[in-house]
Amino acid sequence: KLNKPHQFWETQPMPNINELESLKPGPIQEGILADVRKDPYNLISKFEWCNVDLRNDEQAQQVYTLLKENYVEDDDNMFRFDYSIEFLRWALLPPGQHPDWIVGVKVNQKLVGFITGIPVTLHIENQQTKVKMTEINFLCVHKKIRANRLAPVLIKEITRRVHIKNMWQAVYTAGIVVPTPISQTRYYHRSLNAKKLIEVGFSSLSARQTIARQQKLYKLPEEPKTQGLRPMKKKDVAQVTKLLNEYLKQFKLYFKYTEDEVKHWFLPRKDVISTYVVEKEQGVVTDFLSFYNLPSQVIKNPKHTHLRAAYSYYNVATQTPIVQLMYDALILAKNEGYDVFNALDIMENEKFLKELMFCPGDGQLNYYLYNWKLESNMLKPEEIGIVLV
Ligand SMILES: CN(C)Cc1n[nH]c2ccc(-c3ccc(F)cc3OCCn3ccnc3)cc12
Repeated sequence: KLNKPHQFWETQPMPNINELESLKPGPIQEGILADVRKDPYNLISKFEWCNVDLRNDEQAQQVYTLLKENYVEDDDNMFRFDYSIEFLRWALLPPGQHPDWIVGVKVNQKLVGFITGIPVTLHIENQQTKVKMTEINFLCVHKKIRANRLAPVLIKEITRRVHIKNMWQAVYTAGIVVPTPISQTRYYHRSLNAKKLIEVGFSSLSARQTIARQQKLYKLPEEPKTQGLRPMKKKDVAQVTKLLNEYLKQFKLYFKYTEDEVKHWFLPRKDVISTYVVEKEQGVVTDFLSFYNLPSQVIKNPKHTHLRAAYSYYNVATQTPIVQLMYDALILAKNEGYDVFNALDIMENEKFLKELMFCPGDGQLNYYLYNWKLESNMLKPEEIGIVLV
């Protein structure tokens, strides 16, 4: 019976506890193209597969509504992610994307299940090892049809669609722990709008604290400190690409970006991605910061429907101290109207979290590699150089 915990994951090529020592680094299972099923997995009757075209407004709206009502909530079920349509187009339509990797399940033309993949080349543990694979995201099953074992079928179907393109690995993250995380990172929050965070129940006041006291504690200057800080423009793409690729080499997991990919992932898009560069000397970009917009719906609150959250994306500080660069990120995010600034303890983030008064969140974000045994069983958060939205 498939309802023992992790029964599905025990059938997948993921290292289990007692194999951590015996498996040699690299692919766990050899991929054989000839063995890949040519037809989609069977679905229970009335359920149908579909490739979702996110460029089509109606189909994008269906994805938006499914996620808004049924996707990830915090541990206390007070907040639920509310990814916008423009955000989903940014996250899922990068250069080289495959239309059959945006997978939906419909019942009577209504979207009830979803899972996505985008192509990435992941550099693993050293400069030489780079693997073309898929980045999996947005696994979602409508609340009303859970326990139909639809999630394992969605996972198997997108795995088949990846295998058929002769790719055999995947990278993904999740708040839950299933076999077997390669890293367990933690998220931190920095208050920008103390009053709102208390009103929505995100923060709470202890006996001696008042709202006014909190507002004073987290108050920020009107303007950023770093001279030459400005929004990124097209003309910066070449320099940002070089800065980013050079910077990421220090980590054990990272992507290598082409200029086209930097254009896609970093050029500012209103209410989706904000990127600012530091150009002190004419024409020379020395640092950049970036954060993305992911609001959470406040599930039951008389006064507020949404929590506006900015999430730290990639930040490269070569001339400006990282603490100062991120202090400016807080100021910029506050001025863009965000209530809170979130960051994981990956990359160099530990260097600024405490000093800039971030508070630890109540959960963790686990990183996973499908069908790959690392040399080291687990990676420390500071060895992770990839951000998944
Ligand atoms: C990454 N991507 C795959 C989405 C995703 N899935 N599962 C998750 C679990 C935690 C985080 C997360 C990551 C960074 C962060 F600062 C706060 C987070 O969650 C707070 C709790 N929460 C959930 C909904 N509203 C608030 C993201 C995710």
